[in-house]
Amino acid sequence: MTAALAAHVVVVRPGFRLDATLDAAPGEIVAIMGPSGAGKSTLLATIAGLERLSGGSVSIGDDMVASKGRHTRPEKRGVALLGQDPRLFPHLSARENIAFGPRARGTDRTTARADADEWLWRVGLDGSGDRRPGQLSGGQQQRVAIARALAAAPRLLLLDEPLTSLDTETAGEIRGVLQTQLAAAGTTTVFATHDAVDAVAVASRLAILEAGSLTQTGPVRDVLGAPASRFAASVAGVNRVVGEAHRGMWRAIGVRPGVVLAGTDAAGERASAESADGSPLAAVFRADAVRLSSAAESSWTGELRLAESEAPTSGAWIARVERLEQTLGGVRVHTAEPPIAVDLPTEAVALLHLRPGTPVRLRVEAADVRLQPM
Ligand SMILES: Nc1ncnc2c1ncn2[C@@H]1O[C@H](COP(=O)(O)OP(=O)(O)OP(=O)(O)O)[C@@H](O)[C@H]1O
Repeated sequence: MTAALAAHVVVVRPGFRLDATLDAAPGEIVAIMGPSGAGKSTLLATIAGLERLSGGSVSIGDDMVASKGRHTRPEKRGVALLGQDPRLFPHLSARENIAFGPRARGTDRTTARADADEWLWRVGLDGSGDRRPGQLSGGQQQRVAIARALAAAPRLLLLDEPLTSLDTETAGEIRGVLQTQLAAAGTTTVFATHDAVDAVAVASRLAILEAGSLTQTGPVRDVLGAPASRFAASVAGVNRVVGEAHRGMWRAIGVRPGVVLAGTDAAGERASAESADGSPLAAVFRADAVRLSSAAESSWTGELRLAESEAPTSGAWIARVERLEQTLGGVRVHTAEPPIAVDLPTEAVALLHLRPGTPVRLRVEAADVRLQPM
């Protein structure tokens, strides 16, 4: 079967190079995640035809739409691109906006309008068909934009973080609409998102884009279950610390005097079983598996070290809080050297008086650590 999308996108700009190969089977939903500036928008805009390739090629279905010397105009590609901005036609009603694509393809006016009303119902805007974009809220406009994109029955739908400019509650509601409609429509979709929930809920594959290159691609569960980079680990809500195995003991690399995990316990056995001495191994553990407690200011020596009272196999160390970040369930506490994220309830953060600079004692049980060959 011909892939719905087969792209090798090379875009070169001063100080930035995107070189990514991406494909999608018919009806497949592929999520793309990456840090800010990684090139997600550039990748989607180039597939859509809004940016020109520096190299590579883009095929949509059986049509080569971009390659060296060839550039099919965006409106001729059968692609819909939906970004943060709904970009509705301001002079047309919601119904006319949705009916525009089908009308342009020759659907008769009555059918296109009836279908548009059906779409308005599907996205939760039943009865708002006569309103113009200026009479709708930002979230309602984005619902219309989703309906317009899907009603046009594109060969390929590109979503470029369509929920990021909305407040959390509205984004949550529209995420539900988008998930339901994407699942029902069966449209081949590439979905750039900052939220792993989108990938888990709708995508079959997840591609991680970092600094212009795809660093990991695979089934969503595989990527989140065995993240190959620190960014992928942060998306999965886990810590990933690079280290080495020595006689069944794992040690973080580049951190003095060293975070040591595991002795003769489960993780240690896995370390020695999975790799020879000296092989690099990443220790992966969930942010909510790390225990955090107070450490006296005097225990801070200026370099990360094992807590004095701990045996060197205990997986406990002293660190300093770097920053605090609010999450849906509480607070994520970030420490440095090695960068570790710890998820805590908000009240625990208040009780422990945590703030940037506070020394803390961290501990992770070997049983909560998975050692991944690198
Ligand atoms: N029109 C442009 N001209 C020149 N450079 C650009 C342009 N748009 C983006 N860039 C640069 O290209 C790189 C990739 O940007 P891009 O917007 O594709 O990243 P992104 O992954 O979508 O980021 P974000 O998540 O912040 O939207 C960045 O270094 C950015 O500064």
